[in-house]
Amino acid sequence: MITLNARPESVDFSPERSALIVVDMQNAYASPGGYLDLAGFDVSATRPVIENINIAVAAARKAGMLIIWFQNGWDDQYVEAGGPGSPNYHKSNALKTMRKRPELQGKLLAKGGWDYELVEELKPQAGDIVLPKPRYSGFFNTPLDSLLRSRGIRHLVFTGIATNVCVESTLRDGFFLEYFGIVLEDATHQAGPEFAQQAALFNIETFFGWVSDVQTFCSALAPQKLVNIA
Ligand SMILES: NC(=O)N/C=C\C(=O)O
Repeated sequence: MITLNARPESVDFSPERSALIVVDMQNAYASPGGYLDLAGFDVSATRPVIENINIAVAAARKAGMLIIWFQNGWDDQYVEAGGPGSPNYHKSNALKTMRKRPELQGKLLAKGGWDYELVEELKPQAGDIVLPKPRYSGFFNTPLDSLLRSRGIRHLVFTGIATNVCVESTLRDGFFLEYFGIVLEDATHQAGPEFAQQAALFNIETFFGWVSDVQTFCSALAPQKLVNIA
């Protein structure tokens, strides 16, 4: 067992029974010219998040943790997005942006397109799991729960974008399914103003899970050996 310093208190977890979850690190959410940017959200601070995710993924992989990469989106005809009978049709800012700007139709969050792809700096490796998801929560209409249960996984370490939407939704659903959720705050970014990040972290730390950071996570996985200097 490893002890991770976190808020509001430290968490003990076994790397073999834990997964690092990378939520939706697609051009849509992290690149200029992607969906969030086109819909008017600020993506100018996402580069450090990408770097921190790469560091956390490398440390987790080395420690034997399962790595799961989510990709949010739908088929290029948006059948999976739901029609007017779905709240998603009315609330998705990607779908709303495309209705306002028909020249973007078929481009935002559509499987097979640049917007849907993971950012080029993040590369899943053999043994990782890449999971498409059609709604904000990674537990909804995906095999996530059975993939985790069949491996005896109990702790989920979250990174990705957006903290206040898909990260928080997935962590909350995981809480209801008895998973322990931990967010590495400097490997996440919000969709919306900075207070949305702070509110999501407050909710998680107070009600649903724990909050730590990448350096603390890496140090917990690979503690420095104390050397006696004569
Ligand atoms: N990945 C996310 O958190 N997505 C947030 C908003 C959206 O997909 O419209």
